[in-house]
Amino acid sequence: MQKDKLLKGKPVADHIYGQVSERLKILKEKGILPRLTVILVGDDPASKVYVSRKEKTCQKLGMDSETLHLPAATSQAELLQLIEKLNADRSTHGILVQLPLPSHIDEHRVLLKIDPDKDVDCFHPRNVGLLVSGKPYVLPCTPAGIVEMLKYYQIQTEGKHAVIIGRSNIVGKPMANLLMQKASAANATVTVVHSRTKNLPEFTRQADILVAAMGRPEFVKADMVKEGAVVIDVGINRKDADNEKGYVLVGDVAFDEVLPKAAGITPVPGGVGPMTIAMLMHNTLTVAARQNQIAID
Ligand SMILES: NC(=O)C1=CN([C@@H]2O[C@H](COP(=O)(O)OP(=O)(O)OC[C@H]3O[C@@H](n4cnc5c(N)ncnc54)[C@H](OP(=O)(O)O)[C@@H]3O)[C@@H](O)[C@H]2O)C=CC1
Ligand SMILES: Nc1nc(=O)c2c([nH]1)NC[C@@H]1CN(c3ccc(C(=O)N[C@@H](CCC(=O)O)C(=O)O)cc3)C=[N+]21
Repeated sequence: MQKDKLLKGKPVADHIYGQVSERLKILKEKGILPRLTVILVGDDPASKVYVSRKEKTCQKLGMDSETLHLPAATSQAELLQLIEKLNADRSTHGILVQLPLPSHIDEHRVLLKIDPDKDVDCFHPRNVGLLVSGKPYVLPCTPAGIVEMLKYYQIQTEGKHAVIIGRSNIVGKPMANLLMQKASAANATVTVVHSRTKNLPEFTRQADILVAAMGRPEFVKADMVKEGAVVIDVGINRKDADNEKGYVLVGDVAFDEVLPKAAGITPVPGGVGPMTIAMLMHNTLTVAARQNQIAID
């Protein structure tokens, strides 16, 4: 019984990859090989794992990918110059600069530099603006992946109270936007809480859908969750462990104690993470098609 509560990412990601393959076929027939260029600055071990997953997935699907691994000491000017070069290169359709960047680089300046037509993350202010206006160019990967999971598992959002813990540009804010929108037909009532929220559990206990995106290992305990809530755990935290890797991954939710109360819960790993990658592939095809005036949807 408890197993049915598990909202796994893989079947949903596979469903998306089915669509991705169809769309890729159309592009290839027109002579377009979609290409994603990922820029990684420095040696953050978690970032390396994500970047290699993106590259492997492109290869598996038959898309072109390139990872540019730059030393941590790369200057902001060098990075901006590289982005300018990629913007002008017609053979690369999607550009992703892996975050976080080293502290000497101004993230906002870098994201502004990426050609918004090649912005597969939906991080460029033009695309954030379009999203907020209800006319998105592409959807932000992690929040869009979560919406796909809710649809796949037939979890109603309309009129439901969604509470999001976290207000980052990468997860919390765009998640709030998607869930409140008419355009995506989510139509939820949304509350966003963060580190300055007073009496946070009073809010989280009202959630029909609780999205935890704070980066605090196992922060959300059973007494912060309403009986029958759907819990989406975005957090990915490394916890020291006595295994070959030296760590295990845990989410922002205390999974074992929240599971009995929840109507559904995403695991970590194997929940939201795989969806982020799937939506990134989807977005890469979207931008490649648009840049070549080809209809694939
Ligand atoms: N599965 C996936 O595909 C992805 C997973 N992640 C993971 O999701 C988590 C969040 O990522 P991201 O949004 O980038 O993180 P950020 O650190 O950018 O943002 C965290 C947010 O959580 C809030 N917060 C932190 N501590 C608390 C607290 N004790 N109580 C209430 N709010 C708190 C912060 O508040 P304030 O604004 O006040 O500082 C902030 O808004 C991380 O674990 C990350 O690894 C991220 C992206 C994709
Ligand atoms: N420009 C940019 N775009 C991003 O989309 C972006 C980023 N920067 N910086 C970091 C976050 C984080 N993120 C994840 C992607 C995949 C998994 C993923 O595949 N997770 C696996 C486990 C991975 C592992 O073993 O470590 C899982 O949850 O099952 C996780 C997290 C994308 N991000």
